[in-house]
This record gives sequence, C-alpha cells and structure tokens, in this order.
Amino acid sequence: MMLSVHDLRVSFAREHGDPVEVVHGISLDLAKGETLGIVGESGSGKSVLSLATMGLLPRTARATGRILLDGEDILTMSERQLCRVRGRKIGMIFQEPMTALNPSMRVGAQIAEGLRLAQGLSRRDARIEALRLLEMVKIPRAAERIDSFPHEMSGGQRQRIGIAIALALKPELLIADEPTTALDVTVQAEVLDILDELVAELGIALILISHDLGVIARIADRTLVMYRGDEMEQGETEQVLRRPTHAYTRKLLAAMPGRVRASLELSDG
Ligand SMILES: Nc1ncnc2c1ncn2[C@@H]1O[C@H](COP(=O)(O)OP(=O)(O)OP(=O)(O)O)[C@@H](O)[C@H]1O
Repeated sequence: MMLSVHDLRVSFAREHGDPVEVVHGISLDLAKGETLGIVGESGSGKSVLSLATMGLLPRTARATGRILLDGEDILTMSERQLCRVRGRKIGMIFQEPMTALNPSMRVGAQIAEGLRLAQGLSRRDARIEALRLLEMVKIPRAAERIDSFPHEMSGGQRQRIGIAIALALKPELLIADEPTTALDVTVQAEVLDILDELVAELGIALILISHDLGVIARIADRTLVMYRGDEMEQGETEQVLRRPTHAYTRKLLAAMPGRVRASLELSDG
C-alpha cells in the first residue's frame, strides 16, 4: 500500500478544559493508481485528516495511530524528514489556485522552478519539461501560454497550472482538497477528468476531498464518508452510491442535483 492509515485520532488542546478530539479513529488504505474520495459536510474532519497525512497539523494538535506512507510513519517523523516527504512524495492541490500561484511570475517559470529544485534540471530542460506538463494538463496552445501570468488565465486553467506545479515534484501521492469547489460545473468536470487521467497514466495515488458527493462520484474508485470525525462508511464508490448503508450517506445522495444523479444512473431515491 502506498498509504495506510490505522486508527487515526486527532485532538486539539484548548486553553481551558480537556483537549477536544475531532477525528475519532479513521483507517484507510490507498494503492498507486487509485483514487480515494473523502466526503462529508463542513467540520467532518476531512481537512484535519489531510493535514495529518502531510505532517502539517498545528502544534496544538495531538495525533495517535499510524499514517504509513510507503511503510514509514508520518506521525513519528522529524520535521526534516517531513520536509523531504512533502517535497518528494506528497503533492497538494488547493481549492483556490490563486493562493498556490505566484501572481508576478509567468506560469511556465513557476512550473520550471519546481522541476529545477526537485529534479535538478537545467534551465532549458526545465522549460521543455514545463511545456510537456502544460500539455499533460491540457492547457490549449501551451507553447504560447507558457509565458502567461496567472491573472491572464481562467479559473480552470489556473487550477490546471496548480496541478502541473504539483506534478513537477513527481509525487507518489496527490491530495486535492476541494480542488474544483471554486469553479463552475463544466470546468469542474474538465479538471476532475484531467486528474482522473493523470492518476491512471502516472500511477499516482489520489485523495480527493469534497463536500460534494457528485464530485467524488465522478472519479473516485473508493469513497470514505465522514461525519463529525467518524467514518460513516467506506467502500467501492459504486457500492456506496447504489447501496448506502448509512442514513447520513443517503442524506448526501438525496442532496445531489437531479442532473448529477442522472449522469450516475442513480434512481430518484
Ligand atoms: N487548528 C484547530 N484548532 C482547533 N480545532 C480545529 C482546528 N482545525 C480544525 N479544528 C476542528 O476540527 C474539526 C474538523 O475540521 P475540518 O476542517 O477537518 O473539517 P472539514 O471536514 O475539512 O470541513 P470544511 O469542509 O469546512 O473544511 C472541526 O470541528 C474544527 O473546528
């Protein structure tokens, strides 16, 4: 397994009173080339789980259990080891691509910077590789767009640049936290399909976090449904959608727009 989480519990210290536990014993497994969707409403612990996986929990947090990445436990690593893991093994894609991009730097140069740092490429080779990555994330007329600034691109294109920057570090695991929430529906679908293709093509493992079951259903092989820090259910996405075992999952399903239900060939409930 690329990633194996066992009985993860996370609590936060409080100034007054006992610590509050917000993730209550989550376990999951993720293999290369596989996408795990994590779905749940606000406050269900999705972000805390992904921060823990990157070793980025704030100091006030205490985590127990195990988070094995390639067999090594994130929870017992030093900050130095964690930096290496974050640079080399885990890539992040954020909700608002503008926050991950440098507004005053041309997009090709931003991708090339990662390539030079992570892979030690020459300036020239990094530019060639940056162009290849832009084509991989399907930026139209990539050879021209390579010298654009982020503000000259659409929201969907900026998110694809964010994906290209993450890929430049050749991660084995990608964590995408609400990657399409800021985008309109058609653009959402395009970005999700690109992620789906990349996972298959490059054999990376993807954790896709969303409050929207429709987003998860589009590309996740397996789905973990969370509610207030607990696992409600976990299984093949098909199974979860067609035979939800938990009332909370049925509620999420019922909240999906008719259009999305139809595209997944789900009944009207
Ligand atoms: N730094 C922190 N200190 C204290 N409590 C926190 C901290 N970060 C998160 N929490 C609490 O942990 C719980 C889970 O939050 P988390 O952000 O993981 O939810 P989420 O499912 O990602 O929600 P959203 O979709 O709104 O991001 C919440 O109750 C939140 O208040």
